[in-house]
Amino acid sequence: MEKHVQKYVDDFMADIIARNPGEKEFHQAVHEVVESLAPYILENPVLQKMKVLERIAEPERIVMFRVPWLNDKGEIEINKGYRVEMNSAIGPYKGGIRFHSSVNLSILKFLAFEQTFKNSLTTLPMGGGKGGSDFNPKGKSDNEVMRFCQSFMTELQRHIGANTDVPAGDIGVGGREIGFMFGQYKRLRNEFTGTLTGKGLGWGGSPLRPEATGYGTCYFAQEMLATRGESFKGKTVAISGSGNVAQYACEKATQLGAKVVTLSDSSGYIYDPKGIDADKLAYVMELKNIFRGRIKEYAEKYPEATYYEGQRPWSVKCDIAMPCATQNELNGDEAQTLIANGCFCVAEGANMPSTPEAIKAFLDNKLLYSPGKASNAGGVATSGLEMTQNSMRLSWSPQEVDQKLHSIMKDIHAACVKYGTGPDGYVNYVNGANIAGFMKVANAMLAQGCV
Ligand SMILES: NC(=O)C1=CN([C@@H]2O[C@H](COP(=O)(O)OP(=O)(O)OC[C@H]3O[C@@H](n4cnc5c(N)ncnc54)[C@H](O)[C@@H]3O)[C@@H](O)[C@H]2O)C=CC1
Ligand SMILES: O=C(O)CCC(=O)C(=O)O
Repeated sequence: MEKHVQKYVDDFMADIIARNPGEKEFHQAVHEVVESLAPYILENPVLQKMKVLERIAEPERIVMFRVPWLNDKGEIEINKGYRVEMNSAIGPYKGGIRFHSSVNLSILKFLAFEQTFKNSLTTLPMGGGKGGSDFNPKGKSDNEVMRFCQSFMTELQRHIGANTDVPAGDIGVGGREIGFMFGQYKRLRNEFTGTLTGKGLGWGGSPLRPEATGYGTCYFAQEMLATRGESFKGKTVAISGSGNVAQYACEKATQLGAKVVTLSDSSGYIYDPKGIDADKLAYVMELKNIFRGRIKEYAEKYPEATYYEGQRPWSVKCDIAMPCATQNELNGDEAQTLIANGCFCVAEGANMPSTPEAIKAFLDNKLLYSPGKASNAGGVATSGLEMTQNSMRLSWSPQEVDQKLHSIMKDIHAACVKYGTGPDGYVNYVNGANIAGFMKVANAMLAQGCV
C-alpha cells in the first residue's frame, strides 16, 4: 500500500478506536472497509470533505433497553436489549436480531456496519441496522422464549415500523422467535404491517426466505466458480454451523452436485465422508430446529460419521469451504491448512467468519474468496422481496422469488468483479464488495447533505 494511503487508513482507524474504545469486532469490520476504500476516497476529495465514511461509521441511533422476563420458576430474569440503527441513506434500517450470550455493542455495531454495505449491494432500497440481546435461548422452554420475545418487543416496538426499521432473524432468532415478536408487535400497535421479515408463509412471509441465505451463498459461489470454468459438481464441501444458513447451504450445494462432509456447532463438528445427503439433512433440521439438540447426535445416528469435540472443520480436506456459523471462526492457521489441503474457493455464509489473517492468506494465494457481505446477501435481499410483497399485499410463487434471488446474486457478483478486478485479472471480492456497496450509500449521503 502506498504511504499516503496507509497514512489515511491509520489516521482513520486511530479516530475510530478513540471514539469506540474496546469494540474490537467493530474496529475489525471498519478496518477492512477503510483499507478497500482509502484509494477511492483519496481520489474523490468531496468524499473526504463531506466526511462520508466517517459518518457511515457512526450509528445514526442506538437504542439500549432493559428486558425483564419471568422464567418457568416464576423468577425475574433481566437481559440487555439493543437496536443499532446504522444508516438510512437509501432506505429504512434493515437487518436481523441476534439472541446469543455473546451479544454486545461491538458485535452489533460491526454487524450493522456490514449490513449497510450488504444491503446497498442487493440494489434494493434498504438501510443498515442490527439488533439483539445477550439472552441465550439454549435450554429455554418455548414459554420462556415467548415471554422473553414479548418483553423485548414491548420496548422495541416504539423504535421500528414498516417505513422506519424492519428487523428479521439472525443467530438464535428463527421462525419461532419472529412469530412471538410479530404477535406482540401487532398486539401493541394494533396494525398488521410488514415490520418484521422472516414471517410464516400464512401470515405475510415470503416463499424461500428461510432458504435464501444458504441458497444465495451457493448461487454466489457458483458465479465465482464459473470464472474459472468450475462448478459444484463433484466437489467436496466443508460447511461450519448447523443452523439456518448452514442447513440451506448444505441443501443447495448437494442439489448442485457437491458432497458436503462437515457441519458443526459451538461444541464441535461432524465429518461424514459419505456426504450429508437429503435424508441426513432432514434429520439435522429436525434435530436442530425442533429438538434443539447438539450436532454430536448426528454421529450417534450415522456410524459412518465421526464427531470431533471442541474442534472446527477446517482441517478436513475439501475443495470448497463455506463458513456459516459466526464471526472469527476461521483463523490464519486454519486458512493455511485449508489451502495446503487443496481448498480453492471460500464462500462466506456467516458475517465476518474469517479473521484478517485468514483473509490475507486467501487473497495472497489467489483463492476464490467472497466476504459475507457479498455472498450472504441473499437473505436480506429476500427480506427486501418480502417487504415488497407486503406493500403490494400479494405473494409471489417460490419460483418467482428464487429467480429474483438468483438474479440479485448474479448482479452482486458482477458488481464485485467490476470494482474488484486487479491489473493481473485476479478478482479481490473484498475490495469489489466494499467499493460497490459504498458508492450507492455515499452518493445518497452527498445528495442529502450534512445529516
Ligand atoms: N439467518 C440469516 O438469514 C442470515 C444469517 N447470517 C449470518 O449467518 C451466520 C449463522 O446465522 P444463522 O444460521 O441464521 O443462525 P442460527 O442460530 O440458525 O445458527 C447459528 C449456528 O452457528 C453455530 N454457532 C454459534 N456460535 C458459535 C460459536 N461460537 N462457535 C461455533 N459455532 C457457533 C450454532 O451452533 C449454529 O449452528 C451468522 O453469522 C449470521 O449473522 C447472514 C446473513 C443472513
Ligand atoms: O433479513 C434481514 O433483514 C437480515 C439478515 C441479516 O441479519 C444479515 O444479512 O446479516
